[in-house]
Amino acid sequence: MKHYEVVAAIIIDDNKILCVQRDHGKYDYISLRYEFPGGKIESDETKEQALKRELLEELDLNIKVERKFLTVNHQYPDFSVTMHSFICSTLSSKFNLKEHIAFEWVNPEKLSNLDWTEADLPIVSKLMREC
Ligand SMILES: Nc1nc2c([nH]c(=O)n2[C@H]2C[C@H](O)[C@@H](COP(=O)(O)OP(=O)(O)OP(=O)(O)O)O2)c(=O)[nH]1
Repeated sequence: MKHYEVVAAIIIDDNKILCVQRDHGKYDYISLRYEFPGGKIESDETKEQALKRELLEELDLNIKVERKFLTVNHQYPDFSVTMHSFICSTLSSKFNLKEHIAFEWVNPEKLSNLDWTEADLPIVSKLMREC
């Protein structure tokens, strides 16, 4: 089974967190779910480099990686992921949705109202406890 190393950015601005919605895709169980922007780490890059590259590719957004938050291992029916999440900030709140179909800035206490990818649930719970 395929395994992916993934990075995800928890972008906090004015005590709200940027949540983005995936498009329809090959796998029903992640299609249209909310996630944190990010993606797969390429072989020649660090986690921080991967995160900055993905945010530019997906959102045209320059981010500052502040600190590690939580690493989650999750097995989906067709592949598994190790997802490293990081608290990030940004100087500009302007971005363009290039791959996702919607976004929301959400107060930490309301994060559980969104329909998240399963791998994100431990991150969402920790954010709701700590933010
Ligand atoms: N970016 C991101 N990916 C997540 C999250 N939760 C989760 O299960 N994933 C999974 C979905 C994908 O299978 C994988 C990330 O791959 P992706 O397809 O978004 O990455 P990518 O931008 O490198 O895409 P591609 O080049 O392979 O098309 O991790 C999350 O919060 N953020």
